[in-house]
Amino acid sequence: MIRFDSVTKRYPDGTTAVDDLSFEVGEGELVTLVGPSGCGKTTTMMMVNRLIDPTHGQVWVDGADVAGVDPVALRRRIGYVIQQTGLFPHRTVLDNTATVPFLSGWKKARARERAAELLDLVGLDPAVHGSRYPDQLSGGQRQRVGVARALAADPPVLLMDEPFGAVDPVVRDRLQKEFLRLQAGLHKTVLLVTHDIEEAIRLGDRIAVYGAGRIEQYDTPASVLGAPATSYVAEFVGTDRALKQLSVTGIDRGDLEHPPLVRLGEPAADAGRRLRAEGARWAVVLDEDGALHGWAATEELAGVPGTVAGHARRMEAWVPVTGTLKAAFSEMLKHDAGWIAVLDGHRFLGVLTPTTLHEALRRTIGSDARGVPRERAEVDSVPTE
Ligand SMILES: Nc1ncnc2c1ncn2[C@@H]1O[C@H](COP(=O)(O)OP(=O)(O)OP(=O)(O)O)[C@@H](O)[C@H]1O
Repeated sequence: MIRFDSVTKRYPDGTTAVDDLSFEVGEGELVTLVGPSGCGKTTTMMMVNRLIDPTHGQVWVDGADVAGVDPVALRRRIGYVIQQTGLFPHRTVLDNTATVPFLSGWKKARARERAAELLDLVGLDPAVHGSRYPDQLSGGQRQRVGVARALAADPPVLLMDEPFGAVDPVVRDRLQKEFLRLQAGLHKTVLLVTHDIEEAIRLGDRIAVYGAGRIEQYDTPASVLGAPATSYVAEFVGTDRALKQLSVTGIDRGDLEHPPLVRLGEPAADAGRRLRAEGARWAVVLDEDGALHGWAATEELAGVPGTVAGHARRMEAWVPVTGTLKAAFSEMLKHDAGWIAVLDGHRFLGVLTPTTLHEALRRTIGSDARGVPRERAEVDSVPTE
């Protein structure tokens, strides 16, 4: 969808901001450009919508060299979100959001209707916020309007330059989550500039790690963390890359342990005898449909009347098999549990323990790093009672 072909940008004062850059962003892909200040990220992005023209090389969008496309027409097909939102202070939030449809000649009523839908989509109530002016919103709300406005003409491509940079960490976290959810439904082709490696990892399907004017590594978050291509990248992603890896590494069925299982309706004494014979101190308890109920201690089952149901304890610490190691680890901490169940829908698959989590993490560092689709990452998994 977007392709850079040996692109160099040299500014008139001789600064080479981007040096012989080649990379491609697939349709529906979210690529984050990350690197220290001044390494050429913004210059790269601005060459996509022709706010800057390359000195050498070509930038292609949807099969066309942008050098031959009228910049105004090009920009209507490319949403642009910047940190300072660039909202018009004297226009209402609704009219700010409707800017591009207005410019594209839509009837006012239809453009406003569309703007209201988009405000709703980004979590703002058009009836409450639509008639306000930008300075009557919080920073986070202004960022949302910026995103809504960029989406207004339903562009296939979105450019986002530090879109969540101007808000505090709590709001940023929420906006990032909301944006991932939105993107999971919209599948825009997105280039997002950030200097924050955590943000790049969290949002990107792929990450381009910039050194001065060049991409040092272009790969999935799991691979950038698991196998940094150069010592520069290793240093940039940080010494705690193993911890960051937790949030991008999926649970592997091969990592699960399989403790003994007993059924709720089974006679307790039988279950106790069986577990003792196996040398097991406890067992996972499933209900009659094979869904997780909890656990039971061998010594509390052995020799007692009734069924397992009378002696089982509830256990709510679980994650879906589609979750991440981070989700698994945080559930374990939240429940202060020594193990958590891994479920496929309602079906019990096995458990993760601190030891198996550690092994899973070690496996991903340096070798077969495998990612988890963005929209699946960090799903809240434990239902409240
Ligand atoms: N108009 C200009 N004239 C001369 N040099 C420029 C111009 N714009 C940018 N530069 C230089 O080009 C280099 C790359 O700038 P760019 O804004 O692309 O970096 P960046 O990675 O986006 O940085 P930041 O994270 O600080 O925004 C820098 O050295 C910058 O000083």
